[in-house]
Amino acid sequence: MQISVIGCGYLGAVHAASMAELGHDVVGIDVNEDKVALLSAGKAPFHEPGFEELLQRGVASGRLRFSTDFAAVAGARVHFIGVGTPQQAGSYAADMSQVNGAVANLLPHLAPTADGPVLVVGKSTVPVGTAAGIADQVTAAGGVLVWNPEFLREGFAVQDTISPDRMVYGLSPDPEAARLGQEVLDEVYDNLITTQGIPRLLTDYATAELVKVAANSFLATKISFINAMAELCEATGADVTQLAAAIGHDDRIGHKFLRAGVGFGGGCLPKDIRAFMARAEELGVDEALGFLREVDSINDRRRDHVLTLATDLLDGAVSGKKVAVLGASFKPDTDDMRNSPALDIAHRLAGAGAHVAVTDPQAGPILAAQDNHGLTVADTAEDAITGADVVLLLTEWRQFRDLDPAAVKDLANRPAIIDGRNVLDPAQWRAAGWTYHGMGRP
Ligand SMILES: NC(=O)c1ccc[n+]([C@@H]2O[C@H](COP(=O)([O-])OP(=O)(O)OC[C@H]3O[C@@H](n4cnc5c(N)ncnc54)[C@H](O)[C@@H]3O)[C@@H](O)[C@H]2O)c1
Ligand SMILES: O=c1ccn([C@@H]2O[C@H](COP(=O)(O)OP(=O)(O)O[C@H]3O[C@H](CO)[C@@H](O)[C@H](O)[C@H]3O)[C@@H](O)[C@H]2O)c(=O)[nH]1
Repeated sequence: MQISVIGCGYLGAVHAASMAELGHDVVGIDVNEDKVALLSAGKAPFHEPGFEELLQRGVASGRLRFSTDFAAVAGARVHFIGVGTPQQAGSYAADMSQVNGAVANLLPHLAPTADGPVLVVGKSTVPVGTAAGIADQVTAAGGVLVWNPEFLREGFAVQDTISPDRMVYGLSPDPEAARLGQEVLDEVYDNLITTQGIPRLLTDYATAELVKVAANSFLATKISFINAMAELCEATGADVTQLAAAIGHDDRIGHKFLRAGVGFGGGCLPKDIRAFMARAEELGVDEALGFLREVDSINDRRRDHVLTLATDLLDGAVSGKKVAVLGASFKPDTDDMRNSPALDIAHRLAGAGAHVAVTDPQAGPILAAQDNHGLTVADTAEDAITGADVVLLLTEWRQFRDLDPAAVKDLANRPAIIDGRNVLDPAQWRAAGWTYHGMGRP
């Protein structure tokens, strides 16, 4: 099937390459010329395991191409919308300008084809109520809208796109449009449905939009819950890693997403819970999401906590001290630094006058090439640690987890480490002569 994907960022580029892998004929559209040039040359514009191979296979097969020219979408039976919905400056609400722009550009291409109507499929994360508004425009232009939220995780984006846990189809209130929408999208995802048997849930637009933000709110809540427990552990000398392991044995709670640390970041959880709160306020039901304000505050406090710990380890004065920050991306296996706790903490320490050396295997070179607000970017953890008065491990890359405490001890000016992700063995680091501080651990 001929498919277009509008927006070739972390979601859209992976979606486009995955659709080509499934045998479709795909064009990816983006307004960013550099990104389109890289993608067209089979080069991934961001680090995502397995993506570049998939991209190259697609481009080589002739089934995957990219363009900045919207005219290239002509002839496609299905148009996926995967543009960004970042937090608005100065507000919690989502900035919908990319989505509105993409829809406006698609409208001239929605006249029915000989095979039937053209589908617009929304994948971006949007405030509840958005799809209904877009559906009016799409229907007037002769097309059919389905809202099909995306649940991929960065670092696992390829696997999550080709083999998701579930698919959600938010369908039109018009039964015929709903039938056609489902039929055509089933054809696109035939491999996932027929071969893999992935559950597909049929629902209305509002429920589909809410499923996405509800899922991210639940995940954010789990993380802030365990981080709140870390605060209690810090006040009592208890160990949050043991607490998480013990409560996780209850199947109703589970072990996943209970890793206490410096909290959640990235281009999704932080802005999605905020946009959800902003939307609830517009709907007059802000009290229902009052708990998300707390989830957000607990998350912010984790970053403050690390700054306090670091300041204490530096005898109360940060200015002029050397700090090594291990990690700049918001989590390992990605170069994405959007709302990264590691980068935020690094910037705040530099702002307080510390000499901060940051290192990150994938985000490091990107950071070095941009205005990094006074941070030094080191090539390796060893380089960053050299001469440091305190070391902060803030993104749990394998390279940092595997550091040998004995081998790096003499590089530091003072052997003190804050393990912001609880991934090091405290006994091993202390035995090697380090002062070790975990998150919510004695
Ligand atoms: N990144 C993820 O892991 C993930 C997972 C699930 C859902 N989402 C959601 O998917 C959406 C996209 O997220 P992302 O992380 O890929 O964002 P992104 O910023 O990486 O990508 C958005 C892309 O859209 C392009 N763009 C902007 N306006 C355009 C237009 N009018 N026409 C064509 N292209 C345009 C931008 O240049 C950019 O390349 C967001 O709503 C996000 O919440 C993201
Ligand atoms: O126990 C945990 C788990 C995660 N994190 C942090 O939480 C953030 C988000 O992690 P993760 O959810 O793995 O990353 P994303 O790639 O942002 O994926 C989330 O956001 C996407 C965009 O909406 C959704 O599609 C995914 O399902 C959802 O997991 C990161 O900073 C992690 O370090 C913790 O602190 N503790």
